[in-house]
Amino acid sequence: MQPSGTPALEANGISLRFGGLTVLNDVSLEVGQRQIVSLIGPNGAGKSSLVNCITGFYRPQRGTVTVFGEDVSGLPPQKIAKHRVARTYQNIELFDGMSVLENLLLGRHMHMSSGPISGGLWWGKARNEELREREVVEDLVDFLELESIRNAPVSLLSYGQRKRVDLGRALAQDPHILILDEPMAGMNVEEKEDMVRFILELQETRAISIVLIEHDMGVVMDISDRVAVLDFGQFIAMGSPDEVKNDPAVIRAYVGGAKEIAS
Ligand SMILES: Nc1ncnc2c1ncn2[C@@H]1O[C@H](COP(=O)(O)OP(=O)(O)OP(=O)(O)O)[C@@H](O)[C@H]1O
Repeated sequence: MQPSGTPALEANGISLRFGGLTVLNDVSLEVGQRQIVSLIGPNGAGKSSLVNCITGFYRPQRGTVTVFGEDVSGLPPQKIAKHRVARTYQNIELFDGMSVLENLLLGRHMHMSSGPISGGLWWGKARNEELREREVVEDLVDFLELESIRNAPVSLLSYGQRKRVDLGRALAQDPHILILDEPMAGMNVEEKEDMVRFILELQETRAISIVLIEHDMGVVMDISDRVAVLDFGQFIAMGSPDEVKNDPAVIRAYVGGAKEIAS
């Protein structure tokens, strides 16, 4: 049960250094329930690092992270995932030799109390659990329209298809908060349109709160409730897509990086 009114996710005062390099400097981010909050900024601004701090992959020197009001600061990634926070990765993290279905089942296994080994035994509690997990995964196959490639080895799929399976792997964890690190990178227009449709459906029908790192400004400005702009490890703007698009500091950061903000 998600406590109403509490933000889905709060990062407060996060500072991260690697040796002499300050990657994040006193960064705070709030994601309301069922919001899509996009994290944008030039290459190297610190977007993935912030996500790594939120999900426990990096340990910031300062700052706290709460998930639906619960302090998860300093917990390792598996423990944060148990708070129903799932993510996709910039470099897709799938098991290449396995089929789409097997990859989704593996993503699901972290929820099985009997664990993957006993889950493989076809009797008793483990068997019932396995059957239930398969139903959840079948639902994901339908939702993400993976039917025609369900048994295909992931290694044979196109890049766009692999991105979609990676989203499925994250969704198999039944998240309340989903963090998407460049889910549309390398996709063609049609694949991007599908991905946008899935993201909006996740927000609307599955009540998932979403953090989106994405370089396609057209998509970001179209689907975000709020946009947060990082530059050199600090937020330089935060607000509605319209507010951010017209912010002089944002325009400067992007023009400086030889990029344009789509209207
Ligand atoms: N593990 C690490 N060790 C040392 N430096 C790191 C590490 N992770 C990130 N950095 C540095 O932190 C800075 C921010 O990197 P980060 O990947 O977070 O940026 P980004 O905004 O996600 O960039 P991009 O859009 O290119 O993915 C970079 O200078 C990067 O080299």
